[in-house]
Amino acid sequence: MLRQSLRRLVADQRGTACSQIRRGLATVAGQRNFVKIVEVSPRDGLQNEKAIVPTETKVKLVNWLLKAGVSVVEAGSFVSPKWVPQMADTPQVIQEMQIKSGVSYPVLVPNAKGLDTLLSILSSDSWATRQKPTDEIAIFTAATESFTKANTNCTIAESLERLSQVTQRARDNQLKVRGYISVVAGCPYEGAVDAKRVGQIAKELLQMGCYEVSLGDTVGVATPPEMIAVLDACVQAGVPVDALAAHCHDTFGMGLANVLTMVRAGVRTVDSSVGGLGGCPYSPGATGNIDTESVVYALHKEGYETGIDLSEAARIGDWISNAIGRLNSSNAGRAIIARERLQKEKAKL
Ligand SMILES: CC(C)(COP(=O)([O-])OP(=O)([O-])OC[C@H]1O[C@@H](n2cnc3c(N)ncnc32)[C@H](O)[C@@H]1OP(=O)([O-])[O-])[C@@H](O)C(=O)NCCC(=O)NCCSC(=O)C[C@@](C)(O)CC(=O)[O-]
Repeated sequence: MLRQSLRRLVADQRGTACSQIRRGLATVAGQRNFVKIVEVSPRDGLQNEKAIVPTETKVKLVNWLLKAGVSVVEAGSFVSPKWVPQMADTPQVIQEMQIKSGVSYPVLVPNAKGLDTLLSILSSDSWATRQKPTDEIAIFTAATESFTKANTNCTIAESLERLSQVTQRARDNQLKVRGYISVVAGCPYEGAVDAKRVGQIAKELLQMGCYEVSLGDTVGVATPPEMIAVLDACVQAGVPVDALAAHCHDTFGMGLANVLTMVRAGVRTVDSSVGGLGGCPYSPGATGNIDTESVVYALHKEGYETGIDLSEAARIGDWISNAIGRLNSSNAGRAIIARERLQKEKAKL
């Protein structure tokens, strides 16, 4: 039933249902059932908070996420503190957080200056006898000129040129590079976005050396058919489904539907944030990322594995929401916390 409706959904997209997406559908019940969760709360989740979150809270967040079984934690960003003051302490965070073998800790890098700062930290003698805090950066561009200008003060072409140099140097220094494209299905300044343009940019990011491209519905306006159209355009441009990730914000409550649709279509990497924290400073009105708790709950129910302890994720989401004075916006998280409280009360009787 599910597979039938997905097939219909994909086929509806301009009649261009592609073989890679169909292959993704064929795996729904089976073999490739591990979905990698990229936990973005320490960066995307916190970057938009007006009050500066103490460094120790950020470090505790990363460390607790490790205990929950997360294998990729976006630890912060090396962007201009004039643009995003909340991320100014990323150098401290990555030097104080626990480093667990097998876990990746990508950090956002927008330009040569950000990479210089990261490389100087990584070249410190203090790592001579222990594992370096990260072996991965994330670079970012966008599918519209207005958003690229607002977010990184340049045109798309200039941003790709700049990022190509950053990528080359990062790889020369044994750093893996993940790419982001923002506003793939709707822009706060320009409205509708051409999916083909997203496909071309995704291809350019792969060609410059990114191992993965995360498709960002930054504004949280996309619906499942629109995300499938973006996926389809990327595949048509020559980008394998395996190299794509879904990064969905939940502004219109479509985040989980979008993520599940992308996973059912073959995508195996999903970005999410405990407590549904998040928002982009240059996407007015956009709310947080889709919450990790709902994503993990739904994926586990559908038979996928994530390696994440759902109860632990719910506790972290609840704690960090309280710690920064926000309501916990994860429905699944709140439900799990309430259930656990009830069980504890029952046990006392
Ligand atoms: C790209 C720039 C730097 C251009 O900004 P600019 O103003 O054009 O840069 P500039 O080169 O003219 O430098 C201006 C000042 O910033 C400093 N500077 C310059 N670069 C750095 C750096 N790396 N680290 C520290 N300082 C830096 C530089 O030294 C200078 O300082 P001054 O001389 O005036 O004292 C700026 O636009 C920027 O930092 N943008 C980042 C904005 C950002 O972080 N946005 C959120 C992340 S993206 C996102 O959330 C979307 C995503 C990824 O989640 C996916 C999705 O949901 O869509």
